[in-house]
Amino acid sequence: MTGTYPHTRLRRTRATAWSRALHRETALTAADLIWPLFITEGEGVEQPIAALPGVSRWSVDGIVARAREAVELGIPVLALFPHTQPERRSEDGAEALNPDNLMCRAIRAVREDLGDRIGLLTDVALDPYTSHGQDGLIDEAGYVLNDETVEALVGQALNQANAGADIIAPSDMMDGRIGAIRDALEDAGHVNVQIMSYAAKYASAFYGPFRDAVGSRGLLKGDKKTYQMDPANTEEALREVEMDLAEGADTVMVKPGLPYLDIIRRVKDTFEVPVFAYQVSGEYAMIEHAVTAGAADRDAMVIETLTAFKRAGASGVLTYHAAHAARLLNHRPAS
Ligand SMILES: NCC(=O)CCC(=O)O
Ligand SMILES: [Mg+2]
Repeated sequence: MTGTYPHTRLRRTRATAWSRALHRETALTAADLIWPLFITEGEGVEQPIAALPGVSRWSVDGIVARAREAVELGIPVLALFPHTQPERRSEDGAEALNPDNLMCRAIRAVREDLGDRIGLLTDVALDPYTSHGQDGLIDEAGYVLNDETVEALVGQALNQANAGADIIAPSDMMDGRIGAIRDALEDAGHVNVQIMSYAAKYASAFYGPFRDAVGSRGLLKGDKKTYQMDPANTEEALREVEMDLAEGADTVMVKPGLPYLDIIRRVKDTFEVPVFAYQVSGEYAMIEHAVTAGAADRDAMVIETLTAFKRAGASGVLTYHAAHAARLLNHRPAS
């Protein structure tokens, strides 16, 4: 026992805003946030995404405008996801390797405008490019082939790095892809291009709105359980992280976010490396729908959930609320 009542009253330090500020263990700032953006074709285009109220797809010029906004807000990194036109999707997702695909054009445009004032994290997985919506190449039975997919992912990662990506973020969950991508980046001279591995990505029911955002919901048959992890597992998450670190991942991600805070904490305590959380589309949608229903206060929920990730050990959070949260954090009164 460190104290007994009444000499010790834990409410003493909670009595005023200044005292709560002084004793707060966890800090959340705009620099902890990664802002995901969806790219679409055209010029001057903003397409609201019905499944993600408040989130839009932007044409490349709009992505550049959002990037400027991020710099002003103090958000250090954007995560880019393309909405590939249906006619550019194929069985093998070859558009992922096209040096003029949406992703590469957006990277080059932001880089040209802002230089290295903002980081660009790019998703590596084939699902925005395949006609079947799976993250990899499939056989006749629809099984996602591991080694063949890794080869394609290496090409995709190099394509993004050549366009100017700063952080390659493989979200596909194939075995061995981190080592293969790291080797290829080294060989190509991209020695300072980082890898943030989606090391522990669960086969989750919380990804639905994202699939609408990138246009793969109607295409995907079946599920992703042969490569993404079983939500019941935690030991396996540690093995996934351990292997990716051994293969050269600079940082790791746990995904989804809030239902997996225990995994973030275990990974952080076990490996003592930077761990990032992905507050996914279904989590964002739950907050927004609760607000619309009058059941919750958006600002309070956003700050509380993001703070919880930091408390659990995350170095930062990828969240669709990034810009809103940054605005709140930059103008926050004491509480
Ligand atoms: N690679 C990104 C996803 O798989 C889904 C993210 C989300 O649901 O927000
Ligand atoms: Mg793995």
